[in-house]
Amino acid sequence: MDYQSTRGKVGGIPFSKAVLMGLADDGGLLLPAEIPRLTPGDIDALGKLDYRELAFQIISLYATDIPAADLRELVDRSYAAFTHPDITPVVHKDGVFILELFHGPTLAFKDVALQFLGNLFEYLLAADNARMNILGATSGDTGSAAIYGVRGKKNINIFILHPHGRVSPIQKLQMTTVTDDNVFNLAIRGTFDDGQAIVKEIFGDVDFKQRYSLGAINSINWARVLAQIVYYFHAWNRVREQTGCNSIDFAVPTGNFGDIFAGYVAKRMGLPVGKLLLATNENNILTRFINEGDYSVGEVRPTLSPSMDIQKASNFERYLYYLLDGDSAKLAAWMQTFNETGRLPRDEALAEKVRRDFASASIGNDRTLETIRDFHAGTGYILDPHTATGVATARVLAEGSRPVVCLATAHPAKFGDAVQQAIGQLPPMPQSLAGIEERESRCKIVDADTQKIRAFIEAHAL
Ligand SMILES: Cc1ncc(COP(=O)(O)O)c(C=O)c1O
Ligand SMILES: N[C@@H](CCOP(=O)(O)O)C(=O)O
Repeated sequence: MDYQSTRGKVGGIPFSKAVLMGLADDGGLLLPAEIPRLTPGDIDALGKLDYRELAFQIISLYATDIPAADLRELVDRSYAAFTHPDITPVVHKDGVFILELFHGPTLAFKDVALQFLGNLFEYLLAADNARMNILGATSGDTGSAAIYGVRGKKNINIFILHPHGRVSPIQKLQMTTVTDDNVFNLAIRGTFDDGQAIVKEIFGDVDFKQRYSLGAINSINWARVLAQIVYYFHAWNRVREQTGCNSIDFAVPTGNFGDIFAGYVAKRMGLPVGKLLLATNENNILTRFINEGDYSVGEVRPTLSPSMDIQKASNFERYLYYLLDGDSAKLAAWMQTFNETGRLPRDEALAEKVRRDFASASIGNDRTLETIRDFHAGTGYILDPHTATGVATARVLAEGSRPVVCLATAHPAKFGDAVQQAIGQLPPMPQSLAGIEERESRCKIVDADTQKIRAFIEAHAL
C-alpha cells in the first residue's frame, strides 16, 4: 500500500516512510492510495477474532511493508499494557452502548494508537540505527499518551506543547510527572490551536524536519488514525452479537476530527455504519459545517471538556479530500483560503453530501453536566465530560432504528472537577493515578512563539 498527500505533491510512499514523515512534505496529510473494501463475509470473519488479532488483521491491510511476524509482535506488545482483557470493552447502559476506550496507561482513547505508534517508531528506528525528535501538540490527552508510549525509549526525545492553564489538573500531572530524560513538556501561553499551528509550521520547514528527524504523534500521523479504525470493527462485532442488528451509528466526541475520521474510513471499508454522530462542545465549528455548511473559525473557548477545545480540526483536511473526490488542487486552494481568511467557501451541494454520513450537535457546559447527572442517576455509571457530549448527541440525533455506540474517550477520573460539579462526588481514582499529586513534576512555561520553540528543540534535540 502506498501513501499520498491530500495536496497532491507527494505520493508513492510506503507505509513505514509515511509513519516517519508524519505531516506530508507538501504541507498536506498522508492518505493510503486506496481504502481496501471488505465484503460482508470478510467482516463476519473479523468478528470472530479477539482485539489483538483483529488489530493485526486490519493494520496488515495498510502496513504492507512490515513483515507479518514483526507486526504481530508489535501489536501484541502494544495491547499488553491495557488493563481490560477485551482492550476496548462495550457496555450496555440506558439504551446506548458505551465503547470504553480508556483502559490504557493514561486512561484515554489516545493510548490505543499511541502505545502502538511508540513501539512502531522504536522498531523502525532500530532498523537504521536512527534517532527521532518527536514534536506534538496536545489539548490534554495525546500528550500523556504519547509520553507514556515513548518514555525511556532509546534514540527518541519527545517535546509536547500543551496550552498553559487549559488542561485538567490530572491531565497536566500525567504529562509533567514523567521525568525521564527524553521527555520535555512545554506549557505554551496560548490555545491548543496555537500549539498545533506551531507544530505544523515547524514540520513545514522540511530542512529543519530532516535535520532533527522530527516525528509526529498527533493524528496528522496516519498510523494514529489506522490504529483507531480497529475499535469501530470491534464495537460492531460486540453489538451485533448482542442485538443481531444490521447496522449501527457511532456518537463521537470530536475536536481534531481524528477519531471520527477513523470511523469514516471504517465505513468506507464496508463496516455497516448508518450515521456518524459528531459531538462538539461550544467550540462547534464542525457542527456548524455539518448542519449549515458554515466552516468559519472562532475563538477557542475553555469548556468542561478541555480536550475538545479546538477550532482548527487537523484531520478535517483528510475528509475534505474525499468530499472533493480526490481533487488535490481544489483542496490545496481551499486550505490556502482557510489559512488566509479563517473560513471555507459555502457549498450547499457538498453540505448535503456530508449529511449522508454525518449528523452533529453542539453540547454546552450545562447540558454536559445534566447528561452526567442523569446518566449517573439512571445507571450508576459515571461519564467523563467528553463522553457526555457524545451521549447527549446520541439522545438528540439517534434515529431509533439502529443501536448507537457512544465512544467513551476518557476515564472520568481525569476530569474530577466536572464530575463533582455534576453529581456532587468525585469519580473513583484508578490505581495508576494513586499519589500522582506527590510525584516530582517538570514543565517549562513558554510563549506561543515558533522561533522560541524551535530554539528549545535545537538546544535539547538528539
Ligand atoms: C477525551 C477526548 N475526547 C475527545 C477528543 C476528540 O477527539 P479528536 O481530536 O480525535 O476529534 C479528544 C482529543 O482528541 C479527547 O482527548
Ligand atoms: N484532544 C487531543 C488534541 C490532539 O489531537 P490528536 O488526535 O491530533 O493528537 C489531545 O488530547 O491532545
